[in-house]
Amino acid sequence: MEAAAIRSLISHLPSPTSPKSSTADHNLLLSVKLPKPYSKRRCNAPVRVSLENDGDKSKNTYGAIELQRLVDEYPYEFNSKDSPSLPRPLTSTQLSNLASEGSRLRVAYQGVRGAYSESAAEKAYPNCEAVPCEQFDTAFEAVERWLVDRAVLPIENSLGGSIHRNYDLLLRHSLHIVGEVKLKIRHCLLANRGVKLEDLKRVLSHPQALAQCENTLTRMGLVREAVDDTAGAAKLVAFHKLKDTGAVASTTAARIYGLNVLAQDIQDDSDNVTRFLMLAREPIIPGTDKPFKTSIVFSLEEGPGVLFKALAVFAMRNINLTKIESRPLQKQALRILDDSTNGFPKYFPYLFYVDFDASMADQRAQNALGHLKEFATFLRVLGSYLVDSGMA
Ligand SMILES: O=C(O)C(=O)Cc1ccccc1
Repeated sequence: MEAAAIRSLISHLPSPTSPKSSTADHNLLLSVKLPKPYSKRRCNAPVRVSLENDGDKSKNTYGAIELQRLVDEYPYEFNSKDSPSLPRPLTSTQLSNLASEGSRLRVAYQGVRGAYSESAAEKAYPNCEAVPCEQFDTAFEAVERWLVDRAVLPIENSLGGSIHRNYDLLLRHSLHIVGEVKLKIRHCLLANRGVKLEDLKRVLSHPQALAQCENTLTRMGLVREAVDDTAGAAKLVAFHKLKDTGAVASTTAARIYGLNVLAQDIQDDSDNVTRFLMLAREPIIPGTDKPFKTSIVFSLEEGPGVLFKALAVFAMRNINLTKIESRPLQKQALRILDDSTNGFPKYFPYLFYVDFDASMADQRAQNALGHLKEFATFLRVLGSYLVDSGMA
């Protein structure tokens, strides 16, 4: 999508989930790197698209055509009773059809081409148009402002555990979880051609990747430096033709940025799996025909046994919990505005994120959450989605 097209879209499309919407439209400046093939010239100057709307609609001469094209391409049903620009919630069947029909969903991810998140996007939505973003907030905002259809978010890793910052993002934004993908992560040590292992002094990568290769990198005596994403590290090493610095990234990143693979499978445990979440503006309508999982977040009054009582609502209905994560109070993350607060912020001491093995279409899940709601001080369903049981 070209800059002018993005500009015209942003000036015409509503952003119903963004509380900042109309007044902030002209102030918004997203930095979106376009997903075009890598070239040396582009490496130094990632394409930045200013999404400022200067308010002069007459300048968007093909805005209406762009909007029409977006509507034509939009794979969702439209309900004549509703506003024509509001899609119905996606069903899980529609979601799987999207993949098989090869519709070009636009999926935002944090990082540059060759990042693991890009692979996760492609695994979830084959044939999608993966859109690299500088930061997670940019990816979320791109969905909220209808520039893309989905965002992909790494949430936990089998070696490193939960990615806490990303849990906080789930709450700060109002996107819905519509899918999950588990990806086997195989890290490599990459370097420029002609550079040998003994030439290297330091290594760059995403903090999670560095942590996952901790033992190997220590054994190699390499100083670690964190950057935004694994592929970004590879790109930096390649672009600056660094001789004493390597990158921890995938073989895909090695191929894209023309680096040599000095060592393969350098993660400390061969079973290194990262779970990614797929996020959308609308929830999917869950089914009961296939294995579904539901993610919720809630808070409780303080007191003895309250967490026990909360978890018992699932146990007594024979609902299996697959994950529980607690997060401390963070004013920014926990300034929750929902219908029940009438627009006034509420603050909670702790939040509990729970994943359980049941669909919201399952009466047991409805009953469990109805029960939890009786004593929880806050409860939000983040999404019900198909379980990813395959690994790739
Ligand atoms: O940096 C990347 O490539 C990412 O997508 C984040 C990440 C880092 C390490 C393991 C899995 C995902």
